[in-house]
Parts: sequence; C-alpha cells; structure tokens
Amino acid sequence: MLFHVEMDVDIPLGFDAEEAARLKAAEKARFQELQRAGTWRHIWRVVGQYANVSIFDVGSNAELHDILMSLPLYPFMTIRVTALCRHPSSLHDDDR
Ligand SMILES: O=C(O)C[C@H]1C=CC(=O)O1
Repeated sequence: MLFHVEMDVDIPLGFDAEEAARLKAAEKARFQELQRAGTWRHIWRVVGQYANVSIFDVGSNAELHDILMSLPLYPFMTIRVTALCRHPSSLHDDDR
C-alpha cells in the first residue's frame, strides 16, 4: 500500500542544540534503514521549508501509523497522510 506523507518539522527555538543534533542523526539513520528496506520509497525536501514529501510502501494503515509515531523527530512533526492507489493510465506496474 502506497501513502503520500507530508512532514513539517518544527523544533522550538531554544531547544537544546545537542539533543536536536542527536535526534536528527537518529532520524537520518532510521530513514536510511527504512529506505534500504523499500518501506520509505521516496523523499523530497520542500524548497524553503524544514519539511519533506515522502512516499511510503507498507502493508497496512497500522504499520504506517506505527512507523510514523516511532520516528525520532515525531514529537516535532506535523504529518499529513494521503492514501494512494495505481492510476489506471499509469504505464508502471509498480505504481500500486
Ligand atoms: O529532514 C526531514 O525532513 C525530517 C526527517 C525525514 C528524514 C530525515 O532524515 O529527517
């Protein structure tokens, strides 16, 4: 199941810089683990914002929920999820 996920990150001004760096490093490691597994299929930076647009490929709504809630930066994220399915005009079989 494919999902379009938008994540806006907002770490408050004055938040401990070392803790923020630790969380960002942990987030990067988790992202790369999920990317290697094929779960976090795509990620793009939103120009001019601390935000990304991503595509996830998971087995269920609950799996995506658990992944998102366990992200190290989750407490600082606003997340919007849109469920996707294959467009009937698509030439690509993997678009589902
Ligand atoms: O930078 C971000 O958009 C937040 C998060 C998503 C992947 C990652 O490495 O950090």
